[in-house]
Amino acid sequence: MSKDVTGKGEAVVSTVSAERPEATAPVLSMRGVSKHFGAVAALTDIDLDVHAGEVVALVGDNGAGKSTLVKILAGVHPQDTGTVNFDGKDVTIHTPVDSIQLGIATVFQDLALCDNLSVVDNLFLGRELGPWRLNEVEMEVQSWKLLRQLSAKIPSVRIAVASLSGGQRQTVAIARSLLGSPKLIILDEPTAALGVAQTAEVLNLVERLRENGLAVIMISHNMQDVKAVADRVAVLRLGKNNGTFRMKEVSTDELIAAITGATDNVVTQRAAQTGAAAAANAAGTAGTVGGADRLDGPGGGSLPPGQAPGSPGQPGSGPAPEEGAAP
Ligand SMILES: Nc1ncnc2c1ncn2[C@@H]1O[C@H](COP(=O)(O)OP(=O)(O)OP(=O)(O)O)[C@@H](O)[C@H]1O
Repeated sequence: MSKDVTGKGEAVVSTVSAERPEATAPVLSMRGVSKHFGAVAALTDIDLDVHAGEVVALVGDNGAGKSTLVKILAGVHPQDTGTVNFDGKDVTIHTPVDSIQLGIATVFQDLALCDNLSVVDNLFLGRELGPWRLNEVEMEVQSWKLLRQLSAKIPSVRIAVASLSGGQRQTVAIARSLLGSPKLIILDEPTAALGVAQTAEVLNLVERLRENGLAVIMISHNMQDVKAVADRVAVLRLGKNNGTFRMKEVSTDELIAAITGATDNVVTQRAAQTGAAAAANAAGTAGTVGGADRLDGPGGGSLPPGQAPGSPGQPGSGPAPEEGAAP
């Protein structure tokens, strides 16, 4: 059993199975979706399912097609071919308004907040309450209700958004999108450029969205964040599906291999170098390699912790583990 956030900031009981959301019909089901920009095939034949009460991480190298996929769902770009089924119906999303009316909320990286306005003004911007004049009291009450449901740590709903931390700003943007009572929320790199504590705050918030019975798509380049909150991870590579994995059943190395398209990639190469250096140290000789870069290994390295390589995949020998896909 789980709660649902309504447009009025109220909690209602829903019947989503938190243990196994995949047992229910997907909220979103994309089949064979393709998109070209001139000669560039941004997406080719993409399938994606997302269920209520499930967090699906969408990962892939730069240019893999993640933003294009999200923009199709957000009504920014029309797909060329393929079908989108939402909440049991085949739908065509022509515009951002179509997307919002269907129940899809997208929080883009820029957050689209007005820095000079207060939290409550940002939350209700464009949908202010009160038929004749603003019902400030009711808007404030509903803002607190909503933020409390998300366990958000916002000091006051009357302070300007400019004075909030990055994590708090992300929280306000997500809370605002919930006022439309969406069924699916898409978060575009919600932890990018956040510090450790703020990242933890936002990841807690993502878990709260899942508890509230929402379907969540989270784009991320950070494997630690993905491992921390995702139930499944869908990998895109060069605009194509390159595996869907249950988080519990996939290692970071397998994910990196699916993202880069090679088991012999820059991450594994550095891990091997680090191992050689450690062995040399153990043998009493001075190693020349500075630190470990294994994403799931000990020590630090030149990549930020848990960060997937942002560069295009290395040419490699092994096949991507598409067969291991477990939708
Ligand atoms: N409006 C556009 N016009 C032309 N080409 C585009 C457009 N948008 C995206 N592309 C191309 O489509 C491909 C997929 O881009 P997309 O931005 O979806 O990738 P991404 O996975 O989101 O990358 P990143 O992680 O860098 O944001 C790229 O080759 C990109 O250059």
